[in-house]
Amino acid sequence: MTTAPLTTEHKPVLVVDYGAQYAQLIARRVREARVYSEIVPHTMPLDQMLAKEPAAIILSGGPSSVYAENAPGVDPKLFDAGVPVLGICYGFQAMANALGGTVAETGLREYGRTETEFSGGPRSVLAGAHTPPTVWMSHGDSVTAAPEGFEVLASTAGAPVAAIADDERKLFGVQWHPEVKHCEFGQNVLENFLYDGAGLQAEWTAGSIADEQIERIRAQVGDGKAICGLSGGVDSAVAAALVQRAIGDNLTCVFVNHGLLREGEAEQVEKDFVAATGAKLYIADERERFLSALDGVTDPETKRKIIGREFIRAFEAAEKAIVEAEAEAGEPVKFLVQGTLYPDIVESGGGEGTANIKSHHNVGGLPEDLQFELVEPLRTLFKDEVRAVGRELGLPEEIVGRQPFPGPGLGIRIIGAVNEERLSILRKADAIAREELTNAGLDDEVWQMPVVLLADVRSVGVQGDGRTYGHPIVLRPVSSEDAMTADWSRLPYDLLARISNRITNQVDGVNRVVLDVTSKPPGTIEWE
Ligand SMILES: Nc1ncnc2c1ncn2[C@@H]1O[C@H](COP(=O)(O)OP(=O)(O)OP(=O)(O)O)[C@@H](O)[C@H]1O
Ligand SMILES: O=c1[nH]c(=O)c2[nH+]cn([C@@H]3O[C@H](COP(=O)(O)O)[C@@H](O)[C@H]3O)c2[nH]1
Ligand SMILES: NC(=O)CC[C@H](N)C(=O)O
Ligand SMILES: [Mg+2]
Repeated sequence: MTTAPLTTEHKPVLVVDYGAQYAQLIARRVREARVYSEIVPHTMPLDQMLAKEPAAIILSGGPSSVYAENAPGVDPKLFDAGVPVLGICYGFQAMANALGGTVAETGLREYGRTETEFSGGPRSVLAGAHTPPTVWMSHGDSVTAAPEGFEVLASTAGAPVAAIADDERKLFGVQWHPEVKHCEFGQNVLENFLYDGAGLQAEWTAGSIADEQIERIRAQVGDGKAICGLSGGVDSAVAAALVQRAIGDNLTCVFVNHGLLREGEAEQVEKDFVAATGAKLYIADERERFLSALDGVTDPETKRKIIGREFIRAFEAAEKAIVEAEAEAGEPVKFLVQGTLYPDIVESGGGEGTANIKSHHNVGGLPEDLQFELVEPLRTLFKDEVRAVGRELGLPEEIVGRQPFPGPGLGIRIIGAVNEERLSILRKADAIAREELTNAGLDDEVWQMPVVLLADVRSVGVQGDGRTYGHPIVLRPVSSEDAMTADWSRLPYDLLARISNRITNQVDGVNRVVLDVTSKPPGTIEWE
């Protein structure tokens, strides 16, 4: 079920991942050009790629060297398939190599900002560049001779063949990384490729996504009944709003209080979402179910799997109650709507060829014996796209602008076993941190700020002239575009001081507050 195809009418631009740090970014930049894109692993056979009817293909960068043993290659038949191709960095080298050009380790490495020179004038994928762009490089190998039929568009001190084009066959390559934000003219190179090279239109807009998904939901659900896991977060609110548009009253939203919520969360769902949409809401008090299932469990993946399973058990119980409560004790509910996003799938290893970083409760954490058919209208989208769809549907800013909060909640922010006492400590610390962040007016600048309790760590403190032996609280404020990569937020020191002060004064059991200054990668946003 987690390998169900991504669902959209748009023919994808496939980003073939050669192990790049930036494959995700390339896909995002293509979508910023309002063209639909998907990432596929380089191990996918060519006929499978072509079966996806790609509108164009972008070969990503990667750590390998084309002349190394077992270097990932590219099937030369790709270049005869009539699909426009853009090679980037390693992808460019692999393409040049496959088509009879030469690639060598020249000893001239280039990392970071690099000046280019035009070798003919600003044309093809460089059309519109007034001056040769200062680009962003990261390579040790270079294409030393372009394959036959290609024109060299640009060169740099370390890369004699830095950009090539065969406009006739619609094959293009750049040694640099146009997807990186500080690469001058980068987005233009991608758009030149997409619009002029591949002849695509900028059609992937929030409005078109919403219309298309509403149609799809109607086709999938018909006049059947659905329940939607509603968390108060952005994704499920947008998913629910789409489904409500599609099937109206046949949708009931189910909010599960699993006991791992933050202060005030349950109340907020009723207040904001129901007020904005008028949707039917069923509140399931399942605190006992989750806390007893989690009793004594410390391993993060085990916690996630348990929470994923109990969510489904809670939805099943809710479904029974909802059906029984109906006047004519109607038919059972067949569909379960979830606000699953593309990054949830990629990170859970459900994307094709990607590693399992952590099992998101709604993807890798689902039990085998799931009785519902899933409806996941946001499976192909990144968070900022979901927000745009939400705005398109007229959801209020309090919902679409909200910071994400993971479904497993405080359960994965207590490092160690989860119990009532620890939850109560964390809830208090979290409420203080959130309140101070809001008062400082920084909610919009910070993507989210997990507050983590190191429940199995204790340190010595001195409070009220006495010795304490308490737990540390970790603040993890991050900035991000899509949660796939993140940087730690440089919060003002006086704000950090206020949070630290209040937490250590007001939360019993905590005598130390620390700041997590790790980007993602290498750290993930949540600690478990
Ligand atoms: N407490 C809950 N009750 C019911 N469903 C939930 C709950 N928490 C999470 N879910 C379901 O799991 C999905 C994934 O959770 P996730 O936290 O990624 O999304 P979200 O809460 O909708 O949005 P956000 O990322 O902004 O928090 C939700 O879209 C929702 O369908
Ligand atoms: O609904 C969710 N279920 C989960 O199991 C889950 N795990 C992480 N997250 C959220 O996903 C984003 C990326 O988090 P990580 O860097 O920790 O993987 C961050 O926004 C996290 O809060 C989850 N959301
Ligand atoms: N970033 C990349 O794609 C690097 C490609 C190749 N490994 C090189 O060093 O040239
Ligand atoms: Mg959430």
